[in-house]
Amino acid sequence: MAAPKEFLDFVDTKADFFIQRLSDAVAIKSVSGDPQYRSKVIEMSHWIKDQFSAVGVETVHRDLGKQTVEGKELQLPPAVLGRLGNDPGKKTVLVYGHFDVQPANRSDGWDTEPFELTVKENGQLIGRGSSDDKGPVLGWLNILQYHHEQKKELPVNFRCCFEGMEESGSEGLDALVERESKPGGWFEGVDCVCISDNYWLNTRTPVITYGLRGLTYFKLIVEGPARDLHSGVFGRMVHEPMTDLIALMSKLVDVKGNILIPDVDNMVSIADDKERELYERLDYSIADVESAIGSSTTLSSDKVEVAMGRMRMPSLSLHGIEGAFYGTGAKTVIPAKVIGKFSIRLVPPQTPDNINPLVEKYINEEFAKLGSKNKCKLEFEHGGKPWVGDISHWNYEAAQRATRAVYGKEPDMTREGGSIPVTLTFAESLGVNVLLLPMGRGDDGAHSTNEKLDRSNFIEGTKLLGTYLYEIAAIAK
Ligand SMILES: C[C@H](N)C(=O)N[C@@H](Cc1c[nH]cn1)C(=O)O
Ligand SMILES: [Zn+2]
Ligand SMILES: [Zn+2]
Repeated sequence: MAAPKEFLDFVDTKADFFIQRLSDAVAIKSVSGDPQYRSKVIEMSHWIKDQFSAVGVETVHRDLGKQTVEGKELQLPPAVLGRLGNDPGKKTVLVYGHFDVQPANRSDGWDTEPFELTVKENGQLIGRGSSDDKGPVLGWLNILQYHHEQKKELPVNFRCCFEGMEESGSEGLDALVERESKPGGWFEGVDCVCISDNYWLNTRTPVITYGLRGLTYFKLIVEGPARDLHSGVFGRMVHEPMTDLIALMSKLVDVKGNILIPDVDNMVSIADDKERELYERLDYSIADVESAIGSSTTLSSDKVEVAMGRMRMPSLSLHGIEGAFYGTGAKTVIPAKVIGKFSIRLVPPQTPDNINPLVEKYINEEFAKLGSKNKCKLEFEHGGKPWVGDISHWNYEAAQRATRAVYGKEPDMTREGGSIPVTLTFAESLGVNVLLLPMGRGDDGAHSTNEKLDRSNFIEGTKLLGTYLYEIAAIAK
């Protein structure tokens, strides 16, 4: 069953209204990783709840409890659950998304204010969260608005789960999903799950995603002196925390991307020719990567190696050092305490449970080799398991049909390099098929400066998600 023409026309007609609503969403600084913005994430959860209620969805807030940050208790933003329709003759589709965003400051290198949606003449909608993940969440809202205003029945029973902590480890969400998946819970009767929270490989070809990497995120704390020191007075007299930390961090990964922690890389099987062929067939080139990153610095010139690096291999990235001098000028300080941040993206069979002990053992051994009198501590920050879905399911068939109908193209089937920790929990707790149907392009710059969503991806992406619901209904008949 194709989506009705009136729905597709409605989306085109309302495009400017939808963009204004995205602008309102972007303006709420819902940065989950920074305690000073917690009230904004909570405000965003109210905004989302109100918006979905206004288009006829029964919504509730679910309290996720508190988290402890640097010894202080902090309220977690409530999850927003919604439902519309309970027709036993229809499939029940659960959609998940998140309304929190990564941090963003103009001084990071943004050309415009990150929390003011800038609409460029070339159609780019620039602002933090435009692509990850406020745009896609609002895509679902746009679809519901059509059905509500035009008094049309949805082709499926709709359930939604939106959270405000995805960018910070989805605290509290696994337990909620497990509870709500039980008989009598909000997700009872769900037949499949759809998540729109990742990206195409390039700027041309839509994708359907059947895998996500997991994640394990660490803080490596090295401290010594009771206070910051003058390097002219104490240099070459004391063990310097930053020197120790740099020595340790330099032993985690080499410049070719190989993970140096024993047994981490070799836990993963080597791809055979048949599997390499899958990556060969993708509409993906080194030029696509270069244009997305704005440089010619890929680890290999072999497209298959580069694609597998993102999709089926683990990676270790060094993110930053808290406590280090980083400002302008030339401060001659010896920082007393520094915290290195790094994470590992995981692929099956890796999980935080089997990887974290390897990391801990290695760090302890390497620190002992330094012979430093400083103190060193490794803290696990947050993590999630990898996930791979079953592409032979009707859920994928519906998404493929919808992609052909809206974009006139065969989608690429991809595994995503990023992580959405709750995905595996949905798959396991509900025992249903899960897929990812992204809206944004590979050059959207999620987590980066000048994040954008193209107007055409927002509008055609709304049509895609709506058409997908109609295709599910058609398959179910
Ligand atoms: C793929 C998704 N849009 C995303 O960006 N997920 C984040 C999740 C995360 C975990 N820690 C911090 N953020 C990601 O993959 O980094
Ligand atoms: Zn993200
Ligand atoms: Zn996201």
